[in-house]
Amino acid sequence: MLDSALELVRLQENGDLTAVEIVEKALSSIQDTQASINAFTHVAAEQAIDAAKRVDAKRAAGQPLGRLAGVPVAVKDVLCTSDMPTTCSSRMLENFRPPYDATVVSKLRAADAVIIGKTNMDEFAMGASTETSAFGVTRNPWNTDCTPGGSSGGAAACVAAGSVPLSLGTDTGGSIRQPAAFCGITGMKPTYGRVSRYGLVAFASSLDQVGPMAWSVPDVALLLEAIAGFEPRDSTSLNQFVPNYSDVLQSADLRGLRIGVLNEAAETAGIDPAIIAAVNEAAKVFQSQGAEIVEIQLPHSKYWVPTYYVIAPCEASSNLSRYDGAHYGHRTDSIDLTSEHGPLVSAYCRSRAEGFGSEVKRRIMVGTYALSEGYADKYYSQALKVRRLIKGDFDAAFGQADLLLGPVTPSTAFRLGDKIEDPIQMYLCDLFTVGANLAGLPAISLPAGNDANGLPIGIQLQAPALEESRLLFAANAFQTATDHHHQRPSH
Ligand SMILES: NC(=O)C[C@H](N)C(=O)O
Repeated sequence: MLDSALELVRLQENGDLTAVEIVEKALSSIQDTQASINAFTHVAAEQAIDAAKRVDAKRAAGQPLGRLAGVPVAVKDVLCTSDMPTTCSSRMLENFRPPYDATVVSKLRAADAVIIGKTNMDEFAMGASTETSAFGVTRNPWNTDCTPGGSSGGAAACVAAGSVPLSLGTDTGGSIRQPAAFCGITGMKPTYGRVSRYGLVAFASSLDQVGPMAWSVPDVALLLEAIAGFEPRDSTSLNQFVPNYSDVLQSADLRGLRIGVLNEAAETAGIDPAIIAAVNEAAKVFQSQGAEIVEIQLPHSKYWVPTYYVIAPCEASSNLSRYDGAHYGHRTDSIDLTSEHGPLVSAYCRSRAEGFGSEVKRRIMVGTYALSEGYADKYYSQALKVRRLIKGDFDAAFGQADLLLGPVTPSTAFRLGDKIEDPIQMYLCDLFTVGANLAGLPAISLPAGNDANGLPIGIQLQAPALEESRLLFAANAFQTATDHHHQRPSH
């Protein structure tokens, strides 16, 4: 089992394992689990072995090595890779090979990580179960009848299955934190702008953010260090100092830290009582480490989901207009030359009708409607105003607390098929996660126990913008006092 990136680095430094041996183990684990879990859309076996050989050769020659030397990393298939396909799990991009690497991918390569392949996801990151992928569902390693969550379901499942210690996901409305919670791993959405979006295929540009997934906080910190930082080619990238996140993980003394517990969560109808219990348990753990627990209210939290599901589809409808079969993406074979709109419009319409799945089409239609003349003020502009109020709630809350504690999800992993026919039910999976995206804040999902069926429960910590260090410090303290992140699925 390839559990810990830091451990793999140490084993290589001590001469106990080579990078090639590690990558061979990762590839054989993927081979064993791909049929049952389907975490990957593409496995780059040859390139990975070559990259590992280069690491071993550098080490043998005494050359300096990056901090992720010889560590296999899986990358969500929404990030551009010059030597592998980038499909966004959509027929639309089935044959797309980007001419360049996303900045985060270049940074992984510069850190001597070994990119093992691309992971399955909801089509264009739209969904919460990885069931909208055009390339088959991904299954949860804890129970293969259940979803791993989404949209970064493959990225979470390949870590939970023990194939790789690290993966990169993206989070627009919870897509890192919710699958991390469902798969019993640790996943972090950094501050909007902390990690470059250059080479991330855009879904909702004001919300999208790349982030690390791993079993435990020290590995998440290590991966965040490798990918964070200013990037002039992303106009929303923040030109801010990147701290050494691993440095804050030495102490578990939380004295002086105020943790706000979000009480609305406990009052929300339909939330699994086991999840509320896990949040309360976690509050006690933090308290035992010296933190002060305060009660917090975010008065506009009931508007998070409706606001997100106006803004995200609006941005998606604009971003996805580029896939017309001419500029980008799948092109139809059956242009209607006699169409009353002419052959060009027919080519656009048919290419898009064939290339996109139904959830993507639904969002494009919703977004186009909400942006259309006569409705934009009522929906889009209104949603932007509410977004401001939501941000204001967080600002006020962070006057009273240093971090916020709450659930990640209203339920643990649900059965495949249970929600896919009911978009509203699927959208409600994002009840507790979209706030951080709307406000641009960093947030982390941590394993916090299991429900009666043995499925993992996640808790969430949220911090003010750019306070990833504070988030990781408290998250690591939690993991020094608990062993939930050491639980493994028994497959
Ligand atoms: N992309 C995300 O962060 C997932 C969210 N459930 C959505 O469908 O938009």
